[in-house]
Amino acid sequence: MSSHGPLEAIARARVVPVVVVDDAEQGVLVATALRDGGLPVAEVTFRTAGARAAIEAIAREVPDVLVGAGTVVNAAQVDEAVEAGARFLVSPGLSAAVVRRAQEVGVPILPGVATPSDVIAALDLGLDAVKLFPANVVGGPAAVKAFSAPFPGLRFVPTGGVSAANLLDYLALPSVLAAGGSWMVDAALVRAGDTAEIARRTREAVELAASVPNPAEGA
Ligand SMILES: O=C(O)C(=O)C[C@H](O)[C@H](O)COP(=O)(O)O
Repeated sequence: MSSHGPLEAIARARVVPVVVVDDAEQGVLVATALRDGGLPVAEVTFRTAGARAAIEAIAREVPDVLVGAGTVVNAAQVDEAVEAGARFLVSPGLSAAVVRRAQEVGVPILPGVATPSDVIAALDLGLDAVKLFPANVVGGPAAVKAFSAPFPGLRFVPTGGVSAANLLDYLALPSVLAAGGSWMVDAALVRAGDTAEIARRTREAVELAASVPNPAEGA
């Protein structure tokens, strides 16, 4: 059960900031701003050469932030991310090899689904939560509703095109565990080191999320 801890923390947080950073220093800066904004979660995407170092640095220097790895697309990256200290994994798509490796090492994974067939494959792998990606392209909140009908009990983390403007449309849906996105950690803000604006957008997201009931908090 302990491997489910991170997903429960994500369910409580309701928002998964998708972070693209070039190095450890940027990672620590962003993770600190997210925490200061009230959202102690960071999905660091494995898209940059510095991602691994950033995850290591966040795990070491900002330990109250739940750090995970995003854009994990092969089994070797599962190992690399977990060795670096990632406590959850996210992928844009569904690879059985990636999911199985994550299950072997006992770290929760949110693979991306975009079709009902992907969902069936995810259920076959024993998953009860998936990322819906790219959420805005596959139909937005209406797609989450449509996907939920044949798959009751499955929880979704819609990601792709989520922003402060549509966050609540997703979070209001009972099957939505959390929503993911990069809007509060926009690349230009990261490059500029604008931690005040990152924290401001983070607080705004946290306040929005708090305005709708959270199924993870019961009642
Ligand atoms: O590759 C992955 O594993 C990803 O996580 C993709 C990201 O979730 C999206 O790129 C975030 O989408 P935006 O919030 O629209 O920027």
